Amino acid sequence: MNIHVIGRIRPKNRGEGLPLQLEASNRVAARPGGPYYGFSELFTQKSTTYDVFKGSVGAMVDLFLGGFNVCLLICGESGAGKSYSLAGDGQSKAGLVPIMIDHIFTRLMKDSHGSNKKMSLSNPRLSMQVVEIYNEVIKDLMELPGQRSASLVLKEDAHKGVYIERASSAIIKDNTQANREFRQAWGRRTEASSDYGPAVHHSAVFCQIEMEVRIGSSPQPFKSKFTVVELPGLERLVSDSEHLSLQGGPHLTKALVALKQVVTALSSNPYPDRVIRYNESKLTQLLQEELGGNCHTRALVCLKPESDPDVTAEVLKFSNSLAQVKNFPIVNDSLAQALLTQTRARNMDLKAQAGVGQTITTTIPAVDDSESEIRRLQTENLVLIDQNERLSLKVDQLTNKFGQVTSNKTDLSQQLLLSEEEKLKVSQSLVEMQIENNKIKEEAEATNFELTNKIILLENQLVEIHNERDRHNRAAKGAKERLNEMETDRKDLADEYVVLKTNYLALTNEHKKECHRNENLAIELLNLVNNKAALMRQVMVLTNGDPSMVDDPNAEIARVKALVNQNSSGKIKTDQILGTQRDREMVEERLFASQRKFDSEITRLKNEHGDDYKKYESRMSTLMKELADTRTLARERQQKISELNAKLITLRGEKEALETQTNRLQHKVKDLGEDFRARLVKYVEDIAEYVDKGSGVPGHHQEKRMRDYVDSMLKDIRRSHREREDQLSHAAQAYRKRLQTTTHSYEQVLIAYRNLRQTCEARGFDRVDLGPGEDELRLGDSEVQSSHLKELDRTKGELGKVKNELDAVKLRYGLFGGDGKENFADLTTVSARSDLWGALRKQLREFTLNTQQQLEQERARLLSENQVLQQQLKESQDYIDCHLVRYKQEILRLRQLLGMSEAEVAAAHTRSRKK
Ligand SMILES: Nc1ncnc2c1ncn2[C@@H]1O[C@H](COP(=O)(O)OP(=O)(O)OP(=O)(O)O)[C@@H](O)[C@H]1O
Repeated sequence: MNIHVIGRIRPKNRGEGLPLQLEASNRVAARPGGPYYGFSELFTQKSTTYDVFKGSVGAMVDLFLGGFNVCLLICGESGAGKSYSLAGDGQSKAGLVPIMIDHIFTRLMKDSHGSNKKMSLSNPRLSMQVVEIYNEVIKDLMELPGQRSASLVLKEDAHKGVYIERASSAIIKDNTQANREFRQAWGRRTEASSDYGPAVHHSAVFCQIEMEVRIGSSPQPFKSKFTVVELPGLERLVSDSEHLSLQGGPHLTKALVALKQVVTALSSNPYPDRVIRYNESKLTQLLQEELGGNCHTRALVCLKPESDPDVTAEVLKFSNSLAQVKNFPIVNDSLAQALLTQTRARNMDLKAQAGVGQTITTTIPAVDDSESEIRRLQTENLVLIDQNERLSLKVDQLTNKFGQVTSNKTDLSQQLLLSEEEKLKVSQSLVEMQIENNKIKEEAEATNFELTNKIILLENQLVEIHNERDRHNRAAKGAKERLNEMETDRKDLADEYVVLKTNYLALTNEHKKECHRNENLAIELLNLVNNKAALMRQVMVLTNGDPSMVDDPNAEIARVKALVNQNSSGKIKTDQILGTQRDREMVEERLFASQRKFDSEITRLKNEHGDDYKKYESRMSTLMKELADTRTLARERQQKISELNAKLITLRGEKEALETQTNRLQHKVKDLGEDFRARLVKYVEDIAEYVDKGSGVPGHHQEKRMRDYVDSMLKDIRRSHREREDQLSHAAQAYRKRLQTTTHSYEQVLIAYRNLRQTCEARGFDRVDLGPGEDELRLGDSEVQSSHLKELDRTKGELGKVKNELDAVKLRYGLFGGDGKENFADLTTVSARSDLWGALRKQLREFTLNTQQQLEQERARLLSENQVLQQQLKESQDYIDCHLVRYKQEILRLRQLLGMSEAEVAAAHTRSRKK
């Protein structure tokens, strides 16, 4: 690994010389046009020491704590700021060493308490050593001046390598102590001046912090060193080596010259098998590990912003050489330390065998001037030369071996270094990852906790949902069963509904018919009761409102109205038909008012027109005569009616006689049938007897005669039977026709009788006996009548009764007069009332007539249908009888063909007849 070279340009002072030539990519030249030399990093005037530490030196602290040897070489010409960068400027501006010390202890504190146990630093042990090398004299800056008389010497040890014997080493426990120690040591630098300038320009300060620490769980401690060296001013490098060695004596510039040689040798040979002569000066001997050895070295080259270009060029050249020096740093764990110790031990042994190494000792052997000694020495020298040659051979062999070991070691160290760097990076990233991991773990645990709670909550909800679902399932099952039952019920109900609907439709039709009929009858009834009420009111008027004579017409109307409303469900507007009580009262009021008005008018007229009285009287007599004629006519008509009644009665008698005759004929037919059957049986028995007994003349001829006889006999019977049936049939038909004709005549007579009665009534023959009522003459029907029809009949009956009462009242009050002449004073009143009664009667008659005609027509239609049906029945009967006979004959023929004897045939025939 090459040495990293960092450049730092201090702020400018006045009148220093030519300015530095800067270029991009951290390239600097002493003169315009170059040559340019590059730095891995370049800090300009504005950069502070802390910037330098942070940007470049800080990483070295990590390597040091990781077990690497690290070294910071601070070089440059005098006055370029080396001391400033290393130690700072008094109290205000800290140098790199104090900053570094603070960071080391901060990191130690942090890592010892860190969570990453694998990389934790435990039991750190630090010590610090500060020495100055001036004029090849090592001065211990940790000691107070005057304490030590002799200068320090360098020693080499297999464990320590090259070290300063008896140099003070302060154990440092914290950064405060370390900084204090460092400041005190720094203050003990040699400040003397000589002809060649201040001592600080030629001296080198060597500050080293050693550390033993356990990293992670390693059993042996790691050992590492942090070395900061301020090199002498490089401005002397402008002179060549010989000229330099002449300046200020042999030792003043020895360190600088040796340093340049070592750096030049190292930069020209990067291979691990190189052999470099470090023992030319104490500084280079001390820097064996730092330059080309086991150390992670960086160089901070301090530059003046303006300086002598030659000096600057030499400084840049030196820094460029440094940048080409290759080191082989390894982690100084116990194994590496052991390996190094072993290598050093062998090396020392070889050196001892080769007789080299005297330069390390501080003492120089004394030379005697005696000649004997010279000869002895020459002899020894020859021996030594011989030994030297042999040893040289051995050294060559060992050198080769050492080269191999070194190369192996270098490779191993390089790999170890790389792996350690990677390990550190990995550890660092691991730490960061661990931190992140911890954060993630915490978040995950928090999330996990929340999720667990949520899961528990959801599980509880799930259990509740399951329970709910089971409950719903059970409810659904129950509902399903209920639904099935309801479906069955529904089907049953649907069937029942269909049946009921059918029945309902049939009943609705019936009901409609009945309602229609009911409505008609109700209307008739209302009309009748209206008429009846009017009649009753007239009766009341005539009886002067005697309640014993007649009932209250309004109550009657109300009763019938209630009945009609009850039976017609309010469909019939009774008020429209009957009129309200008020209407009736108004009509009555109007009528009777006009009647009274007429009466008064008549009286007035009578008074006024007394002369016209006679004329009216004559007219009256004429009218009375006409009345007598009319009555005569009525009598004649009544006689006619009587005749018709007699005829009707006669017809009835005829009808009854015909019925009796029919019954008689039927009995006769029955008797004849019995007779015929008896005769037939007798014939058959005779035949059978004849056949069984035989005639004494056996033979085929006799049998044939017998058969002919029987056939002829049967034919006769059948013929006579048929003739008789025809006779009976014709007689029945004739009877029916006659009956029909009679019925028609009866109906016509009945209708004519009714018309005649009504005509008589219309003409006012009230006092004439019109004979028996129509109902008395009507044939009684026993069919079931509805309540309305019954009510209609009852109303008719009551109407008749009222009529009779009215007649009775009229008779009582002499309206008809005993001799048929009414009182003249009451004539006008009577005629007016009779007109009123006539109108009422006419209405009643028309209604009755219409209804009667309808009923008569219905009756006639039914009778004609009945007749047609009877005719069809008879024809069917004839047809059946005809075919029955034919079938019987056929049966007999078939039995004969089957060979049954006549007796068997007759017996079978008899059996079948009996059945
Ligand atoms: N970065 C800087 N910022 C401000 N001042 C600086 C900076 N570097 C150096 N100086 C100043 O420049 C002067 C010389 O610096 P310094 O003494 O550190 O140089 P040097 O290289 O150590 O010289 P010498 O070898 O003589 O010690 C000092 O006064 C110092 O304060």
